[in-house]
Amino acid sequence: MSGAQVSDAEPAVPPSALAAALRFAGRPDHVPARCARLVALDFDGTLAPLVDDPSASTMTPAARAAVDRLASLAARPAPPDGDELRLALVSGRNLTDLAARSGAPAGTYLVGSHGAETGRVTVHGVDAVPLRLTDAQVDALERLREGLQDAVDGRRGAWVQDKPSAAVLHTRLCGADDARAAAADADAVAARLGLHAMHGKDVVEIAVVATSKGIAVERLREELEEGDDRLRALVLYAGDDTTDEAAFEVLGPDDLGVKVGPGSTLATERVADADALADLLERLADALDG
Ligand SMILES: O=P(O)(O)OC[C@H]1O[C@H](O[C@H]2O[C@H](CO)[C@@H](O)[C@H](O)[C@H]2O)[C@H](O)[C@@H](O)[C@@H]1O
Repeated sequence: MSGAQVSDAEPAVPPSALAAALRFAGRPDHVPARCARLVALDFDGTLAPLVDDPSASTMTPAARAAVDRLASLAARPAPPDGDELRLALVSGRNLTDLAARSGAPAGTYLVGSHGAETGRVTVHGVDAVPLRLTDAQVDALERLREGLQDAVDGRRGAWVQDKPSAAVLHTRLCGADDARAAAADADAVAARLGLHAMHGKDVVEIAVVATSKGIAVERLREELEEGDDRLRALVLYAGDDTTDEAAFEVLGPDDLGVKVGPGSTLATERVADADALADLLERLADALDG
């Protein structure tokens, strides 16, 4: 194989995405105050390619290296007048599952269950904010699980994933007709219980806690800016799924949204896959490290 062929196989970062990442690493002229940067990344489909079995998901080696590098930059103490960097993983997975599957380095902020669970990885494990459900939410969760179980009965390949504040219908392994019918039944269960159904890639997720990745990203931004009126937090968010659109929606002109893979999006930039995103994150890390 020739050198040219090897280089053709390397993931390409589109020039506009690279320019946007370098802009994000620099301080905008109209921000005279201190800047902080939050790099918030979705997990499945963004850092870890989609697979049939969610318990087998793993980041690509390039994504793993980029996350570890950003985490080590974030761990460095910011100089008194320098810019802080924070790394977060923002996922639909529940927090424990996200921590285990991602193996996120110490210091990483974790958002699980689309925002219903939060925590931070420490050297001793995950320091999590306890999730507390009301009696009504516990009751709704029970009825939700029963309803989704009925929706998968007799539908080959369909299954239900339980989470602390939600239940998820998975249809990746179903035929098209069964997938459509099970998703319609899941929507009906949500409507009956007065809950919101989120449609992702071969999943319908129904939560008893009202939340979204947009709310989660805004919360992370506020926490970063908290207690310092002169500090502006800029956000880079990358995601692949329809549920990531809620996060892209809360981004402003100085932030950066990166859609991973195909599909319509509010993000201003796009890369092809997890390895192309990793490439972009490495270039961002180079600029922040410079
Ligand atoms: O927000 P994310 O980190 O993207 O998590 C969203 C959902 O991810 C998982 O499902 C997706 O990935 C699975 C493994 O690749 C795949 O089998 C499934 O079809 C995808 O939708 C996870 O199982 C869900 O609970 C998350 O909500």
